[in-house]
Amino acid sequence: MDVLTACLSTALPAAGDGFRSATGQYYEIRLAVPRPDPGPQGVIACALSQAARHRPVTELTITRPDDWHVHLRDGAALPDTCRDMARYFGRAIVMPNLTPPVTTVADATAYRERIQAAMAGLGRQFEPLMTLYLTDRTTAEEVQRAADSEFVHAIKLYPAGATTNSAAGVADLAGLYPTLEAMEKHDLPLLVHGEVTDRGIDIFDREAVFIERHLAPIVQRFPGLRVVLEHITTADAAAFVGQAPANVAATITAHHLLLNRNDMLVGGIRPHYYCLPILKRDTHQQALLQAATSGSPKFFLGTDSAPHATNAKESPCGCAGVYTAHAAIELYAEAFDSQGALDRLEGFASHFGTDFYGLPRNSDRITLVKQDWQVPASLPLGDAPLTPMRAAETVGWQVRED
Ligand SMILES: NC(=O)N[C@@H](CC(=O)O)C(=O)O
Ligand SMILES: [Zn+2]
Ligand SMILES: [Zn+2]
Repeated sequence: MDVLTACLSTALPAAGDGFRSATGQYYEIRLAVPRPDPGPQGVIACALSQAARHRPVTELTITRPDDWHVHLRDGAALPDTCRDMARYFGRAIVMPNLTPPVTTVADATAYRERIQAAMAGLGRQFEPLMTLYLTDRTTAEEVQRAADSEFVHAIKLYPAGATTNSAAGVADLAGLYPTLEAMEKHDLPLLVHGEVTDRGIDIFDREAVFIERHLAPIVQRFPGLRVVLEHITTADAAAFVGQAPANVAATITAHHLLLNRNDMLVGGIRPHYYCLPILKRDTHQQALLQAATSGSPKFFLGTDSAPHATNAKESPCGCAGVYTAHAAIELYAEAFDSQGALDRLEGFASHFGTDFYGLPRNSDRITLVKQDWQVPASLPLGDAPLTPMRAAETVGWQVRED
């Protein structure tokens, strides 16, 4: 019934078009008859003949995706994180919050070489896109060196104390305005962990307050600066980025699309869902789903896959971070499927981030099939076990291995 209603309420569809039904399913249109002449009779005949042929999407081929926010860590963890990352991602923006952090182009060069060494045996093409960690001492000269380098693509702002390994982050943002000015001049994007750290601000409000106090003034003062608000978690962030000029964008994680704070806290506390910015209430989750599936090029894929050993998460003071790299595009496919918006996944995962960073889109493709598979209860992270998202549970989409 809703198929017919959808057909009749739109202009005559063509083969290859798609639409969402009232129940949220996405239907691809396959015309088996020539497009009839317009007119009420023709529209009804067309709708009826197509209604018999509409079927839910169970297979999806998209341009190879890239991840615009990931933590690969270092040392013994690298072969494991790199293996998961290289399975189907073409490139990834690699976060610099190591201990000690990656603050100079020289640090980024050495880190990139360690990543490439870990990738060497995998037989996959994967390009790490490096970032620097902004500190109160980052100079305009270092910004220039980063802009001149072929592989540093952005500088990351962590307010001091906001998240994992952010102790060396920025304490005085206004003091850094000359550095931001240099970034604007050299067209080097600023990536932002957008949370205030004041003890008096509730953890659930920290993103919204950061936007008001810090992000809005930066965007206003540096109109030419490209800014990515990373891993957004609130309707406030989606609205801010949505109405901002084209140089302001946001990444959205799969876990923030699939979960809200009830998933983390009702019926027992689930430390593996604890991440920063923390999961918010369901209305915010809905706003993120809406932004991600809106087709707006301002919102793109950034997994924020952030591994911590299982014992560091299952602890009296557990670390923040969710590991999703083992199943990232599949989890995003689930989220988009839940909205009947699989037709919007390719833009979000494979086009918009690439375009924002001014890089060429990948030229090859991957195919996802709607098929349950079981995630292992545990994965290795160097010498320690890691508990991945959906551990010992199923994921409903799978990348078809060639
Ligand atoms: N997201 C997280 O909860 N943790 C990240 C840091 C970050 O991206 O803020 C990590 O490095 O573990
Ligand atoms: Zn962060
Ligand atoms: Zn992160």
